[in-house]
Amino acid sequence: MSTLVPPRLRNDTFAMPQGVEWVPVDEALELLRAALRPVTGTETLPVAQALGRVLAAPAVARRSNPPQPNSAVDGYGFAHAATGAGVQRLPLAEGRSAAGQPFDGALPEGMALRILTGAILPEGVDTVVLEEDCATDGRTISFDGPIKRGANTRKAGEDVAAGSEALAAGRMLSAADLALLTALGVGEVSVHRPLRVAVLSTGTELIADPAAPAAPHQIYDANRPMLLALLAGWGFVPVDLGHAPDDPAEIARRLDAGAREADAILTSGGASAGDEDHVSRLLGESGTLTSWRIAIKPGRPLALAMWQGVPVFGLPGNPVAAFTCALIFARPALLQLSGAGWRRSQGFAVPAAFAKRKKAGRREFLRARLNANGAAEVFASEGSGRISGLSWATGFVELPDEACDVAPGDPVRFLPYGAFGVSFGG
Ligand SMILES: Nc1nc2c(c(=O)[nH]1)N[C@H]1C(S)=C(S)[C@@H](COP(=O)(O)OP(=O)(O)OC[C@H]3O[C@@H](n4cnc5c(N)ncnc54)[C@H](O)[C@@H]3O)O[C@H]1N2
Ligand code: MOO
Repeated sequence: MSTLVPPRLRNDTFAMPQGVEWVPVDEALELLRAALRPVTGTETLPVAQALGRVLAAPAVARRSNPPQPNSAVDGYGFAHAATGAGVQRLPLAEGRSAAGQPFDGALPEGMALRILTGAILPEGVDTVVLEEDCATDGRTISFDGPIKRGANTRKAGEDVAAGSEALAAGRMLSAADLALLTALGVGEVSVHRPLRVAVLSTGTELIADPAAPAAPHQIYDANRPMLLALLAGWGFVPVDLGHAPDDPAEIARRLDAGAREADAILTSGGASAGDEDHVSRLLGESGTLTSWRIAIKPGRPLALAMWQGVPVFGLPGNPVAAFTCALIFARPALLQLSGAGWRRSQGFAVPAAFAKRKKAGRREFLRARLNANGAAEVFASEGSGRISGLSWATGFVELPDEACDVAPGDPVRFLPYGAFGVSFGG
């Protein structure tokens, strides 16, 4: 990880509207982290069916990897003690040691044995010479010494020793993890049941079917397929609550259904404080709302609440803000609920391919991608209704809360979508 050198900070006064308490991003994340605990039960699954699941208990190696000392190459094995400097000539023993076909017996000192990659080192063999470095007439081998003791061999358990913890609880199993556990003789794992997360879009203007005709005042519900897809990609079970008009009774009914069917709920729209912003009002009246005006761009209205004991993330309606808040706030919180533990997305410093004068007060996430030189270019517009910018980008440039001036070539922090577990695209 490179340490980020912040862009040139300026000493501006706070540029946010006054009369409102703006919660800094890091503070909001800390509050979430402190408030949420894992909520899912556990089950036992065969390792081959556990991709993407979260370990509920550490996975302990039943067997060492490698289980026995073996050869790393195709060549000839011998006892190092019988060799020295200069040309070495050793008589070849009868037989060989191959993977799955071990040599039966001990090799006498001063002799060599044909040995293949992955084969167990028989008693009397501690060193292997690569076949390309040998000459042989079929009865002897010769090679240039000296050879390092233990050359081209692997020790038993040099990767993982039997009885040791291979993977910690909270690990979200990857394809590589399935290989590791299988190699270690672990056939079953105790995993958390996947978190169920419901998604509700709100807004009287919304219609669901993009193939249906839309009146001028109507908007296709873009947030719902986006959020459902993000959740599926994060290994959660998405629960579709459809879309509701700006009608508090209807929104309440859908939230009730969400609380019955899911462990957490994401809503979009109505998070702000306008006449039709019912989600935040409803959560304030009937739930326990911690409504936050977060010092973030895009996405400052984010309503966080409990509805019948179930956490609700009231995301802003603008699709870019909903996407950004889902990645920055909802994902780590949902991972915490799922037993995977809190995650901070790892970014790295790259040169900026843009110039920007940023005001103080809000952390900014600019839609960005790396150009051919590895520098971050940003989308032409910062408008949070500009969904095409989300598709154009492959990540974000994160600018600090403070005012700063970014000039081309300055280091900026790039967070690829992959750092938020978002795959596909490109
Ligand atoms: N006086 C203020 N007005 C606004 C503020 C503010 O702080 N003070 N914040 C602005 C910001 S920032 C955002 S973001 C929006 C978010 O407001 P809401 O969460 O209440 O969202 P809506 O008003 O319902 O919708 C905003 C916008 O997004 C469109 N939308 C909503 N849902 C969807 C969907 N599922 N698919 C596609 N598009 C959707 C909606 O039609 C609106 O155009 O508030 C600002 N106002
Ligand atoms: O969250 Mo709003 O979309 O920042 O502009």
